[in-house]
Amino acid sequence: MSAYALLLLEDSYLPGILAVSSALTATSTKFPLVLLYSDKNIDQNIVKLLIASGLFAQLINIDNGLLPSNSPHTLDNVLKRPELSLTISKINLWKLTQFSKLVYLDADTLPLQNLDHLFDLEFSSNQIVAASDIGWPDLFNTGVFVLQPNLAVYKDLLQLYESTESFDGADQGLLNEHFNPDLYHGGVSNWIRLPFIYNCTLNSHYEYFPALQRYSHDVKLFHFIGSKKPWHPHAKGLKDDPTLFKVSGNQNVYQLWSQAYEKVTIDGKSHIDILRLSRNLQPEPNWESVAAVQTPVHPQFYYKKPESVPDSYSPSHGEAWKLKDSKISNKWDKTGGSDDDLDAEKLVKSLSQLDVASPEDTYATSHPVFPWEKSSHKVQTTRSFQPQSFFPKPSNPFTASFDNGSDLESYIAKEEQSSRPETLEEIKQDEKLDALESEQLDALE
Ligand SMILES: O=c1ccn([C@@H]2O[C@H](COP(=O)(O)OP(=O)(O)O[C@H]3O[C@H](CO)[C@@H](O)[C@H](O)[C@H]3O)[C@@H](O)[C@H]2O)c(=O)[nH]1
Ligand SMILES: [Mn+2]
Repeated sequence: MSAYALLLLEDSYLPGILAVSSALTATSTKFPLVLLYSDKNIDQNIVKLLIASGLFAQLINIDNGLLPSNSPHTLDNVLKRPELSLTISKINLWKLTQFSKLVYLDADTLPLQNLDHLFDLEFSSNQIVAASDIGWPDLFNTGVFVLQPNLAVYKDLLQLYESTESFDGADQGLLNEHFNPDLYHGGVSNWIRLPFIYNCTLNSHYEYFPALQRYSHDVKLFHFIGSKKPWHPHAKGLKDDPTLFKVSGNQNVYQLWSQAYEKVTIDGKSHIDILRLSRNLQPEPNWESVAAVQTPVHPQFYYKKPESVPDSYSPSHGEAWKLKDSKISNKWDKTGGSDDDLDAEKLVKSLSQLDVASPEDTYATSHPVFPWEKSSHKVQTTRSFQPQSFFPKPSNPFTASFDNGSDLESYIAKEEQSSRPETLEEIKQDEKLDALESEQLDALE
């Protein structure tokens, strides 16, 4: 028997596992799916959900075979992917001798066409079938490969793991070292090369667009390599990004991924529930209990359930990174400033064209404060202080005009009049609300 094999080592890759499984099912595969997972690291509710999904013929717990990186320093500082600390556990695939062949797929892959013919390939158990890595094409990428489980090969891989350091700190370094020994120095390669269309690695810093354009309809599988995955918040924007290449049906790869993911429905759980369960989104607060504890009287006045799901916190950005507010600083402030700052010269020019207050209305200070007041600019000072009246005169261009030109005093009086309660009923209601508000403020203190 042969099967497709997936790997789940940590909760946050759950959306990926579900999307790959859904996409594979959509290719009408005849082969079963098995999932290698870590019972120790995966939430029990997720394990239940995976069983309930009916997507997998078997869930195989590899807790006894978990292998932490044999070069964590390289993983953290050279590959810079500390989250891959357990991926060497992929070598457990060679232990599954109940299967004659396995097609292994990373959780961040998206099969687009049927791949079943990969099981027909002839090769020996000490060989591996895989496509080139985009970053170093003489090495293979370990997100997609075909293998024959074999205990002798497993022992050799384990021995290499225990005796050396993987050159990338993870499984790709170890597997290339084993199947590509002595690369560039005449060593025998046990790597059988698959065309790139079986593992089209996108989402890296380099994409060869002309080829993508030419061969996009032949691509059998996309692989979202790198630390940003299609289930992360950043991908929401990419789905509608008009600059991204359209792959099939006028859709880009992020749209295709979402379609596969959104097809999955398990136990009535929505895809948002799944993002929450896998800790890609914050859990939803219990709004009733929040309201009951803090606002016993009118919770609806103070708490409103958000209409959209908040993005998860991204440590690489500040909390307000999506706000459109522009940063403004003054050019004459010698400690700050940028190209976008107010242009003092231009300001001076436009001020000089204004019909400013007459000299008798103006009480000018004796020394300049603003740049346009400096003698070199030859502009009359426009700041005025009028001790006899608080309100600026209408002749002053900086005077605010209230309610059809009326002055501030009559504007306030009119406002007070219109907001004054008219009936005894309304006055009582106002007093009641005031009392409730101060009661709640007291309770919060
Ligand atoms: O927290 C984790 C991390 C990884 N995985 C599994 O391990 C795979 C590999 O991680 P991934 O983030 O997909 O790595 P890539 O960005 O694809 O990085 C490259 O480098 C890795 C380390 O060598 C290889 O495992 C990959 O196949 C290779 O494409 C995932 O797909 C999952 O199946 C988890 O389940 N949980
Ligand atoms: Mn991957």
